[in-house]
Amino acid sequence: MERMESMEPISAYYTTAYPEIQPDSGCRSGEATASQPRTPPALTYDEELVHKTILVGDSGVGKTSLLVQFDQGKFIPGSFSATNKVVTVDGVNVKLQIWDTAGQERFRSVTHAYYRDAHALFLLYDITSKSSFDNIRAWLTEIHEYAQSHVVIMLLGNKADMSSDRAIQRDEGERLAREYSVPFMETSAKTGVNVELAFTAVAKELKHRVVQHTNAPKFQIHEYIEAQKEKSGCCSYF
Ligand SMILES: Nc1nc2c(ncn2[C@@H]2O[C@H](COP(=O)(O)OP(=O)(O)OP(=O)(O)O)[C@@H](O)[C@H]2O)c(=O)[nH]1
Repeated sequence: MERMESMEPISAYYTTAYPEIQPDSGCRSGEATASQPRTPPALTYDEELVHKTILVGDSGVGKTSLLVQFDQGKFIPGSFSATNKVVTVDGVNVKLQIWDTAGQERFRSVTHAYYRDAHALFLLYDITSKSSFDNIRAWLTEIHEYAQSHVVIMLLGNKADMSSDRAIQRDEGERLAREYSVPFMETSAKTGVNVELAFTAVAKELKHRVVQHTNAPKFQIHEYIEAQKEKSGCCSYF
């Protein structure tokens, strides 16, 4: 398969009806606008929904490797493109259509076109590369300009296995994430640490935005991530 720079628009690949996700609701496209009352959240989750999910970040931060690790459970240096994955959360199947993007500047304008339809974005930097971390603000500015305002964003500090070459401390990543109110974790596409957790947490958030039972407490992605990290003892790897 080819990378996103030469792919057809996402809509050409998927015919499944897909809601435009509104914060805290399960509105379908066209059901609610600023001037119309918002449709109440659905009570059951429609497993046919496909959530467009995109990996972005500077060239070389490990986007392709992360996707391969999640898709195949392996670290395979090389090229990849897009994949469909089903993540089971709370007993329901959440379908993710995950797109890799090219980090090089020359493909940036193509990436912009894909932001608009995205329901979730993984924004990666490389913990051994200060420039990739410094560029996160520029990526976030771009995301806010081109993506839907309610897109789910997760910040990932990748290559966490390379602690001896670390240029960015974990608390710097945490601070930046707090500043932008986005969830954060460090991952390793090489060892697989936190890769599945990152995708599961986003799948859970997407599902909860579609289905919200009136009296149920709102899903807190930050709390979920912290609880799972503790359970897995993830951070001792770093
Ligand atoms: N040690 C280590 N190396 C990694 C990790 N993730 C990626 N790499 C290596 O980093 C290099 C770049 O990885 P890619 O997955 O191609 O990065 P990318 O973000 O897709 O790069 P572009 O396609 O240029 O946008 C490769 O040599 C990978 O093997 C990781 O978690 N740990």
